[in-house]
Amino acid sequence: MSQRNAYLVINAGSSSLKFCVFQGSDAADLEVAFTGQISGIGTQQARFEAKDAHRHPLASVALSQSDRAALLGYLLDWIGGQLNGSVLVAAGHRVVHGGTRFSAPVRVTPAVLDQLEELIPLAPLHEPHNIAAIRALAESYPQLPQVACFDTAFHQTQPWQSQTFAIPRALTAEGVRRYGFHGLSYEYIAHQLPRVAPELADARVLVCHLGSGASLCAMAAGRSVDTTMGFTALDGVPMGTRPGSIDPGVLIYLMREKGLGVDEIETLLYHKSGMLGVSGISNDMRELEGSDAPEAAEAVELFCHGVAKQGAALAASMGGLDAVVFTAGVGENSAQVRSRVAERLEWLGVRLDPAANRAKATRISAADSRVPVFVIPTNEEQMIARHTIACLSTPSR
Ligand SMILES: Nc1ncnc2c1ncn2[C@@H]1O[C@H](COP(=O)(O)OP(=O)(O)O)[C@@H](O)[C@H]1O
Ligand SMILES: CC(=O)OP(=O)(O)O
Ligand SMILES: [Mg+2]
Repeated sequence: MSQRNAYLVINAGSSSLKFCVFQGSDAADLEVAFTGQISGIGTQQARFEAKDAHRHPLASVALSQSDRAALLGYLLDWIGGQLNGSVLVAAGHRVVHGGTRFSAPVRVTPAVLDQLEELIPLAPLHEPHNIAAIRALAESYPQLPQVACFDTAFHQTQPWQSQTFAIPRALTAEGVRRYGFHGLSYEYIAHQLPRVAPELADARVLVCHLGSGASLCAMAAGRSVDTTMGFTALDGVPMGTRPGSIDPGVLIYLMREKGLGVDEIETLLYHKSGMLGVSGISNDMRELEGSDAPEAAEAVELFCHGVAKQGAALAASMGGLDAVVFTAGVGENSAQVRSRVAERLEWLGVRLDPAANRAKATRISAADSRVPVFVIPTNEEQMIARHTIACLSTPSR
């Protein structure tokens, strides 16, 4: 009997650690073996949940550890115990920032890890956790090949106008430019959309990745033309705890007039703003939608306003709009957000079918909508698994 190879994918976020184990012999026959996440990291309510390939629960436990290293250790031990005779042959990681150096997936070496460490200031909410997961795995499995897959890579195809800030050229040359994120998610959508709607393979598509972190991508013929996030994952639309675009003058004001230091500004922008800051209640869209507080309603309103406004700007970047795709936690699950964004884009030819939208159909636009609208669940983990196998089978990488 031939040995079953297993590939571990880790998507380490700011407050969660998602993972998926795939089995198969190559990218074409990969199957999910089991999947899960630790959520609530950094709170007293960390929780571990895992499901098998049929989405039957394998584990659901509250964890007493709150320390990230301990949680990672727990996760790796649990995964090791579930492999059932299949052999872990590689691991792939989502790494949020690739900077100017990494424009494609790369096999992790000690030198690569050092270069990733240098990118921490550009993604303080994500990069340290991505690196910690790679290091922890290297300790448990010293011989295991690991591949870093970058959220920034998909946006390499953008024209220079989309990548450049209007600042002195010398700074741009140093790498102070727009990179864009959620690229693994957009790449997955670029693969899926032509399966759902083959006639849209060359279309100008606005993809709305609306999760805890949220961004939009202008995608023409499956390639990124523009996106709302920039140098860091702070720019663009309002998010769970991040403000999205903010007049930089506000930051000068806060530093000069209110005496805020760099660390306080960083905490304000990454952890205290967005839906949480506006509502004062939560960063979680489910909680905001379930709340009667006017502040919660205002937070959702600001979110939908920001998505529609910046979505329209991205239509200009593409020279028109042929389709819209909603994806990620909010985009896949909130009919209210989809409908409120679509209403504001009606002048661009977008009209939803309310029943299809409520039912979370794949195609949610009205029959007479000039612009078709889709809900396509994203799958960053599958993209990472495919990249990992491809990267390891390419000798030069
Ligand atoms: N049924 C739902 N209705 C509204 N929002 C939802 C629903 N399910 C999940 N979400 C929201 O999705 C967001 C998390 O999205 P996700 O893509 O998992 O984010 P991330 O990967 O950045 O942690 C949360 O704000 C959560 O409230
Ligand atoms: C880049 C980014 O914001 O990622 P996430 O949505 O996982 O926070
Ligand atoms: Mg995410």
